[in-house]
Amino acid sequence: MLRRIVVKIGSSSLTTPEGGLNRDSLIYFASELAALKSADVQVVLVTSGAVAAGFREIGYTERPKLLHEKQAAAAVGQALLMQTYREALAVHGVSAAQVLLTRSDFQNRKRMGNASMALEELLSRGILPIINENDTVSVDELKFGDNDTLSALVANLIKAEQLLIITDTDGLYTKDPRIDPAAVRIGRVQEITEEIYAIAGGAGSSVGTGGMRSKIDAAKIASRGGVPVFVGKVDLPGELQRSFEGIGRGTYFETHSSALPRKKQWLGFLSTPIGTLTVDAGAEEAMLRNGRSLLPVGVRSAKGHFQTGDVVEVQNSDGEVLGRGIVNYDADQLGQILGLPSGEVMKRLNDVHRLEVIHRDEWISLKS
Ligand SMILES: Nc1ncnc2c1ncn2[C@@H]1O[C@H](COP(=O)(O)OP(=O)(O)O)[C@@H](O)[C@H]1O
Ligand SMILES: N[C@@H](CCC(=O)OP(=O)(O)O)C(=O)O
Repeated sequence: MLRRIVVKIGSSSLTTPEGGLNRDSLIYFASELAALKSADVQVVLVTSGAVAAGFREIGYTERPKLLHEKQAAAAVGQALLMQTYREALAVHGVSAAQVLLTRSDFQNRKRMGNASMALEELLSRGILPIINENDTVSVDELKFGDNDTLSALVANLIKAEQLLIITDTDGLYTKDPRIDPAAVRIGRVQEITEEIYAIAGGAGSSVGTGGMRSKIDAAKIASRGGVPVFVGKVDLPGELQRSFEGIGRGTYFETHSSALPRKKQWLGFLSTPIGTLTVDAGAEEAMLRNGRSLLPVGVRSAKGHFQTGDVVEVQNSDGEVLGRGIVNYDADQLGQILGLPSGEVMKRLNDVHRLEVIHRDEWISLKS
């Protein structure tokens, strides 16, 4: 079977701080991507840079901040990006396709299925899909904003072997290296803990968004979906392949999970929770360690006006988020049976269609 990866390249690696494309950089990445393809690796590219590439040409002096300005800049820059990639890849005999996606495409399972089919078809025909967020139609509340999360969702969607996030820094440091020159690089991360989040700061350049924090978010989504992640710098000949092989300049995030079914991916990373349930220590143990469903006896309190079938977040009594699931009761019903053993629940409510508050098949743990 062919190997398969997703490569994400950030604005900071493709554009100049003053605005505009760094053509040499695109030419370099095109040859690196083509080399991987000729080594029988199927590659999907997630590229940023549309806003950064386009803003100067339409008269802004710096990267725009307002939504309609970003939309306009992206409309110009995206065309420029694709034109340059296609020309640079054609030199190596590689044909490229443009795929623009939004967060709502991932929230809608039918559209997600369509995107998946289109990507599979492109890959089977040897085409290099080049994905970016569809910035001109995305509204702020629903935007990915940076492409790190988008690349992780794509990596899970196509069941990639690895996600490589290429940026202007050679990995995750103990502190933002632009601020603290004494910071030390972390070569390997086995588990994304609160400490890892705490050391990751925002964007360093004037063109990038999200910084290391959004890369950690992405690494969490991908590794939860069974895809290991590399975050680092790639600018030498053959370095993309070396990074894929485990000897790159950057940080490797390991995975301990197997591929995540699409429904759980949606539940964990794309759904909008309508309420919050607080559970006791016994329920936490049963759900996280023993893979059990959540029963009314373990629920201490419930917040929010949720209905049966809505997504709720589950936390422990310290307020730590444990995961998300689809709730089988509406808020009023659940309020009547909090903490009750199952036999009591049956007596209290006459139309219990499912005893579990959250069934284990409709639950995803988000605790690392
Ligand atoms: N702990 C950290 N280690 C490494 N880089 C960090 C850290 N915290 C913040 N950063 C910043 O993250 C930046 C990369 O993110 P970003 O500017 O969004 O790049 P891109 O455009 O590639 O997505 C780096 O330039 C760096 O200044
Ligand atoms: N979709 C946007 C991505 C914006 C952005 O800056 O992303 P990134 O460089 O990945 O942090 C664009 O193409 O400009």
